[in-house]
Amino acid sequence: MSAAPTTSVVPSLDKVDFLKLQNGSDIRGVSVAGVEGEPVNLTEPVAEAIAAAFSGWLVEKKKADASGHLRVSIGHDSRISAQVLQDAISRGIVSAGLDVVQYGLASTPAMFNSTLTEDDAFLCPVDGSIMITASHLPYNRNGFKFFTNAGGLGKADIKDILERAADIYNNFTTEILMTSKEQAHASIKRVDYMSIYTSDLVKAVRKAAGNTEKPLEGFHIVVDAGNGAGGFFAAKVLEPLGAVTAGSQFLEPDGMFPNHIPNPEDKTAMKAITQAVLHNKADLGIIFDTDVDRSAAVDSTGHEFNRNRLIALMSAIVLEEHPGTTIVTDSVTSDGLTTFIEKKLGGKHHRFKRGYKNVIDEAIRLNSIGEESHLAIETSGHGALKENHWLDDGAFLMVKILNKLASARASGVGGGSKVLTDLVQGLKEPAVAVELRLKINQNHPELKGGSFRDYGEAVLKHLENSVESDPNLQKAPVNYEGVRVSGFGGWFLLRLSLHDPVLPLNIEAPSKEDAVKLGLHVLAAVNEFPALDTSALDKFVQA
Ligand SMILES: O=P(O)(O)OC[C@H]1O[C@H](O)[C@H](O)[C@@H](O)[C@@H]1O
Repeated sequence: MSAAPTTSVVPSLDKVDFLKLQNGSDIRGVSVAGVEGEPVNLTEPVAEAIAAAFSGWLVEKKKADASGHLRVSIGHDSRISAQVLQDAISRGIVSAGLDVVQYGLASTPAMFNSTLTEDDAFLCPVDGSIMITASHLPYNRNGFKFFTNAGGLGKADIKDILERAADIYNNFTTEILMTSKEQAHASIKRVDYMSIYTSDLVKAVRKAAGNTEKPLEGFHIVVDAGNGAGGFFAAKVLEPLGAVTAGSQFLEPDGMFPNHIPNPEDKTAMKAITQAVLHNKADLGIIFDTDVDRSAAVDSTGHEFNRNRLIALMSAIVLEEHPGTTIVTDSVTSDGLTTFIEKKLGGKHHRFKRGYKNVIDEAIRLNSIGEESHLAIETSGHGALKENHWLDDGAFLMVKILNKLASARASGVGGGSKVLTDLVQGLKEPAVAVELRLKINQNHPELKGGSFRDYGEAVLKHLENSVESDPNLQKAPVNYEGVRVSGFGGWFLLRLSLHDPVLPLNIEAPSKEDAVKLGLHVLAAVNEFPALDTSALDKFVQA
């Protein structure tokens, strides 16, 4: 396998469809050759053009104080194309007249933080920041996330930047690219920013534990970084706080991800951290995705704090601090979670749409119209707190959990992670919970030249109508995405994927039999749509 990033002496300037690189509020592409059917589209010149475009966008945004040089920080996760892309985007920024500060291996949330930190010695705050990451995607992909002190850039900004990048790229010549290579070195600085970021996390836990130096002394906590960027959490956060981290695994960055996909939504990944906890008889296990904006945990008995259980735990912690507050979540959360938040914790559950940016923006919107919300969190493990500038930071979520452990210890409560497990007591969990992803064949003649989105919407409309005539089923009274229906003691939600030509179907029910009844209803309704691949659902109802 030729798993090597493409570095070219004479850069190739093939035609590129820049808008295809947009993935919601991120940029994602293929940066490593060697996988069949996946040609490289995130080349060095493409990256350079995108960085130059971001720089132009930033200068416009900050025009009020653009008298001096604007500064942009760059960090990356463990991907094998990180260095090549870091150099390319540095050139793009320098050629636009801005300064570059490289952080090396970093987490996505740390990059946002660098726009807020006040510290001249570390050249902070920066005016803009770029993280090079493709989250949990395979090794041949990479991408960018952009930040200013107002937060992560949204969809419209990314589209704007890609349009500008296409223009810049079209004007590139080999000479321009060679000159930018020669000029870049002079204005690039390097800073160990992760040392500030991690010491802030350490300070937060110490403060919450009443300014104790080692509030986690006596706790054994194992970390699984999946060979992504999160390995720092063991040595730079947990150990200074006094925890033992022996048995932590896959802390070394390795962009081929040889052990498991760094993704708390991945079953193999969760099994790996669970086994590490049990094998080491640890009090707690912590797992991060590649760029550390998502996380999950495991208690000492091997029970996961993931998906609805992680949301329940975080809600319990946040609602102790802010009684009655609204918890904003994504659309695939369970009915049991709503009951738990509203009846047991006395909060309000606002089940919104899928997508971390959607839930965060919704929480900010609610606050702006006078509805107090302190937590926006997805089942994917993205979670953002108002107290942390609405930044989705997997490490900060874990800090909130550690605070709970430490403060319980400080007030004399023992029992390791039991204090956490007790907080989610009463959360009703379904016997069956599945997500089936039904693909829309975009080349099918049934689409009649229309988009997969239009086709997906038509499927949803048809399903919605079919529910109205079925006495066993009730449409959810409030719903922001897709078709959510209760029946047979459970529920289902069929919706359009945020990015893919896919209709994800979530079903939760008290038994397999009830889940199949819900599945059969969906199947009967969607069977009339030949461009929809229902094989996953067929298999589920037959098994
Ligand atoms: O709509 P889906 O295909 O299930 O994907 C939705 C997910 O996409 C990305 O992974 C985002 O980071 C998540 O915030 C979002 O929930």
